[in-house]
Amino acid sequence: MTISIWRYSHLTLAIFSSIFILLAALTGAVLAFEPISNKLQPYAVKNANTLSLSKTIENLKAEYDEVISIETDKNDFVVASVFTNEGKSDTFYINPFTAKKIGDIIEKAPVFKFATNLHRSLFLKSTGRVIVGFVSFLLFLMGITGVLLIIKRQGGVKQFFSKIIKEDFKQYYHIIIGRYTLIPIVIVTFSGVYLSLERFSLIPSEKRSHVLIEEFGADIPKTKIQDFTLFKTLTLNDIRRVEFPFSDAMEDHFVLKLHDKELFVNQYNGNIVSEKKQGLVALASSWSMVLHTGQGTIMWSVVLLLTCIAILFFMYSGFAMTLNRRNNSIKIKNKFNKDTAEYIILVGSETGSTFGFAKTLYKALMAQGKSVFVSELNKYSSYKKAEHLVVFTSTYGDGEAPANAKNFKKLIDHIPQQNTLQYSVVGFGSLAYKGFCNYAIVVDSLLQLHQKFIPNLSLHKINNQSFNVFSDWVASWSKSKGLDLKIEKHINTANTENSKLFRVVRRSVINSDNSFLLELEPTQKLKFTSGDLLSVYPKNEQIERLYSIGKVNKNIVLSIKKHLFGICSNYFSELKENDMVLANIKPNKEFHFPTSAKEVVMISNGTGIAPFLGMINNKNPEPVKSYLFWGGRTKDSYKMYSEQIDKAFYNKKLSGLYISFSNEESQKKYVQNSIMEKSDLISRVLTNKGVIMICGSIAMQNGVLEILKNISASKLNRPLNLSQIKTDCY
Ligand SMILES: Cc1cc2nc3c(=O)[nH]c(=O)nc-3n(C[C@H](O)[C@H](O)[C@H](O)COP(=O)(O)O)c2cc1C
Repeated sequence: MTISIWRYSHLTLAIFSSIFILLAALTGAVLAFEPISNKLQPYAVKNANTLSLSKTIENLKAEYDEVISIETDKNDFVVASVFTNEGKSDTFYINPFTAKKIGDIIEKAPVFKFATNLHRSLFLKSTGRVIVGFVSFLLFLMGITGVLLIIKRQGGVKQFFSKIIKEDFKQYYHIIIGRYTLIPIVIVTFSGVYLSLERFSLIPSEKRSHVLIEEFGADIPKTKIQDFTLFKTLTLNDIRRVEFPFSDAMEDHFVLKLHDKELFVNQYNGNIVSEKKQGLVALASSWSMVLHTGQGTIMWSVVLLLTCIAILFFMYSGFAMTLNRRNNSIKIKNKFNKDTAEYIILVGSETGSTFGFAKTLYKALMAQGKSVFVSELNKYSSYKKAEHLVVFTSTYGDGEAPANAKNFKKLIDHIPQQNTLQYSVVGFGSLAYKGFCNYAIVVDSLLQLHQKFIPNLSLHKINNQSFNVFSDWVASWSKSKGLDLKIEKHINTANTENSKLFRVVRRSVINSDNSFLLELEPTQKLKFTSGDLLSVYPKNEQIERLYSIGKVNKNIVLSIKKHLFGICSNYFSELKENDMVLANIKPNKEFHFPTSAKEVVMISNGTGIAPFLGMINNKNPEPVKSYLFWGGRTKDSYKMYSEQIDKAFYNKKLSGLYISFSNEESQKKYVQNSIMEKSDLISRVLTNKGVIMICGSIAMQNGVLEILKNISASKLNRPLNLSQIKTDCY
């Protein structure tokens, strides 16, 4: 079965039942406080459950005129119904050791009465109860389809609890919270359904009756109640309720309700007259009540409260994710069809974000007057006029096809193609997964094997939906097609409303690599750290530029390369001391200096060193050994960083520095070569649970990852553990 079946059933159930679930979850959250507040009342008497029934009765008889019943309730409070010496009938909590009254019976607060009515029947009496029961059943099914969805997305049951990458807040917590609240949700909803069925007598009743054990004998000598053997052996812990005989008649008896049975006890000699064992149905009813309401346990009530809050969060995040997916995927209104378009864009996407990139390319091509048709990989077909094919696809599960691409492999084999098309595949994935862009690799090889497809550009992989890497690909692809495409960013469009002002403290001279350092001081108190990102919108531009921040002396240090036509880098390169810059800080937790690792290796090339300039001078809580690898073109490239690096050495913050120059006469070496030379250091750090951070160009990152994989395989005999790697590359 495909993932979309589970998604659609999960969604259909959610839409249908949403308002009722909202009410049930809100009132459920309120009601979870009732057992907690009851349990916190001071009527529990220490060790009361160890007191024998006979002693309790003896105490009560000494204190009151007549005893009608004794009960231990769900909160373990002891309740007695008596006639007082003044002849008044009363029911209250007692201390069983003294039989004295310690409090009046708790009355249900109006807020709980209101919430209970709304929760049980929506104030609609029987109709409401039917609706609530049905919705509870739907929520139960949603819990089940939700698990199946997680299993499918994660690529199997074994991966159910495996790491999830936090790309989107809503999606991430929908899954994470889902994993842990699933069992309580199933329990709450199942018990809710059970209670509703019971209310409408739809649970088959058990025909259990009392089994006679001893006949009532005539003229039995009367034994004192406190001397009954049975009453001496039973403690209050065993008792749910004891009803005293109504009269002295021999046929009247004690009724003892224990946890698993009911006993009739002869009032003259204390012998058991008959017993009725509790059946499964009664047991299920009492458990359903406890599990659904949390009666008598603070811990379970807290779980129920958290479950209700989680359900409310699921409603918000589930609908928000659906809207996102729809916004991304539906809005492409093709002006051409598959047989009239010259450019075909096929998309493989699970949650819709890859469609956003397809839409960007679609718009850019249409703006140039090209005929374009966008569709899904699962709708692969023959294309009469097409000459160019672009495939954008994500990877899901454990390196598998996303939902709308699962049939592509079959289709490409069976559908004949008349024209020969030039193709290019772009993979959207995440380096945090073992098979980075695995499915894009599969699609690329399927096209390679097909006679009617000729490669145009080699497979391009994009980590974490990096728009910068995507625009690089668009630039090379459009060049290869002789086009001059202008793309607009479809995500994070200009949001300058919350921008902050930063004062330029210093801008270094531009070195032979066209790079320079820029130091900015926030004009207001801001929380940020090295590894966070500075987001800037250059004048009249909608596209955000992101720069990795090094935090040095509470200021922001950026390392920038000036590009010939780079609007932002040119703008920065012209800034002078005391100029003001409008920008935003974006937290980038994934690339913060690790807090618990004992050894950290920082690898960078070019301007990628910026966050590390801050990190090597950080005050780290733990003594941690840091090593810095950096690759640049010439010795001159290094000069502008030397002040910060020397300082770190002087303060013993840096334990090793490995620099390589790719364009020096005396040395032609890349950062990858230095890492290879220091493979012992790298394998030691990997073994000691250290962390390796990489910042700089994607090409460098790919090269470095290959070497790290080789080191891990050859020296440690295991695949590289990607959870030890942090990257921020562009
Ligand atoms: C549960 C899950 C599994 C994933 N598995 C992989 C994987 O095996 N390989 C990979 O490169 N990316 C993997 N990714 C990352 C996605 O492919 C990436 O976020 C992509 O941009 C999502 O695009 P989409 O929203 O269009 O599906 C996974 C993401 C999630 C949430």
